[in-house]
Amino acid sequence: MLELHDICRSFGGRRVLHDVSLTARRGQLTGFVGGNGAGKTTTMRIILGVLAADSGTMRLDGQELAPASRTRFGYMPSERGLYPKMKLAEQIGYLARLHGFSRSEAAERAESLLTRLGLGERLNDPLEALSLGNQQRVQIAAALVHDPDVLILDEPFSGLDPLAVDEVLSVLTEQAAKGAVVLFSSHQLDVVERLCDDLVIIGDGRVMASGGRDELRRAHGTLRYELQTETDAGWVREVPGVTVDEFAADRVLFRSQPAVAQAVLSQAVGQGAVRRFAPVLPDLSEIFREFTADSYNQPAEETLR
Ligand SMILES: Nc1ncnc2c1ncn2[C@@H]1O[C@H](COP(=O)(O)OP(=O)(O)OP(=O)(O)O)[C@@H](O)[C@H]1O
Repeated sequence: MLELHDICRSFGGRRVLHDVSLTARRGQLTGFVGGNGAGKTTTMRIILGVLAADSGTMRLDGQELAPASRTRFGYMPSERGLYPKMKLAEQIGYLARLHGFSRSEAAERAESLLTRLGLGERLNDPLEALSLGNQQRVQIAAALVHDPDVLILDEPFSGLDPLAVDEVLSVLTEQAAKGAVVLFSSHQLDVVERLCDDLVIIGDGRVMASGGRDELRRAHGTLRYELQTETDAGWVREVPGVTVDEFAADRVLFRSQPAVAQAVLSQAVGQGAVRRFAPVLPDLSEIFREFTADSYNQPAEETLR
């Protein structure tokens, strides 16, 4: 388990991280979400040791994070930095060699990883000949080449098509299943919602909420109720204490206190067959907006892309 406690960091007297605490468990995918400038990259660089924290502590499996434990870290930075003219297999093989693999192991690893990531046909192409999305897959291969124990990825899914998202996801899930910590940042909330077990929401340098995806959905945002009936359900709009968000004759999505929702259900049962009645948890984008509402009012470069 990777733990950060009260990490603070300032640049030129401006504090950009305020007591950031988070936990990323082994075997899980942990999503790190926040608007532009929220502090994700800075936090990740501090985890990697590329940047120092002004204060706070970091632990890996209960032990203070020491430089030696970072040799098994894999990092995909937001600024992609591979060699444009080098062939893919050579490039990833070269990185594997730097991590101590023998020549044949390195070549084998490069080929199998790139093939897993959908680039089996491109092994001998130079990086620069690939589309940006495919170059990104190569970056992911570079982060994974030494079978990392802690994997930190800055926006690994941006610019990937849905098929590539699934391929990358399966590789990351496999790494987590081996017991690795996998922490990645993303602006794509639909992707994060689908992929992550755990989430950390950061806004303006502060952790706003964290925990399991469903736990967060239960604890934040607005609970709605969905009612589907055999007859017209227009009467629901007239019930005191009910706000209807969506209406389509026999289907209503509404907000209310739980007791009012129960009363709606009783009335619906009295009127005819109820086909469906269920609470609908908020989606992640709603929760995210709740926590980052302030950042929408900030200058353009600081808001959600
Ligand atoms: N080297 C630096 N010098 C000065 N300010 C910096 C530096 N690095 C980051 N910052 C500031 O720290 C804040 C957090 O930036 P960071 O890159 O961590 O955000 P982020 O959440 O990764 O954003 P994005 O989603 O846009 O990549 C921003 O206000 C940024 O301008």
